[in-house]
Amino acid sequence: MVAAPFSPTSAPGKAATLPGSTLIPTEDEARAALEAHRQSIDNIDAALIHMLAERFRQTQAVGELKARARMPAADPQREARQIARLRELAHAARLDPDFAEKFLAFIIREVIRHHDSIAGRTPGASA
Ligand SMILES: C=C(O[C@@H]1C=C(C(=O)O)C=C[C@H]1O)C(=O)O
Repeated sequence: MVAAPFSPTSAPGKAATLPGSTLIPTEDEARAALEAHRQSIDNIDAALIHMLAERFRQTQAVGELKARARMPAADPQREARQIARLRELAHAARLDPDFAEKFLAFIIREVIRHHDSIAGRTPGASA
């Protein structure tokens, strides 16, 4: 059986399965397992922050370049290619592709807001 893609937005109340074991853990076992998961989650969150900081450093430089070259903040064709690529990567990684697309759109919206601000434009105003 193939597991369904992990969806961080799946509805609450859905049947939960314990990966690896169907045995009910003792309270101590549950606490130890929870702590181990949380240590890993904290490491992943730290990596995400470092990766986002690095991405925004690059997009800041792109924004400055675009402002000097009088280029528009947004590049919808580039975004369409990124969405297609990330959806494929998400599918292969068994992450919900809709979530991956929404996450990328959220980041790009913020980047474009920065680019508009660097160029002295009001977000939403035509270039
Ligand atoms: C960073 C750029 O500017 C914008 C932001 C993008 C992004 O954050 O990935 C992608 C395309 C553009 O809409 C770019 O053109 O590469």
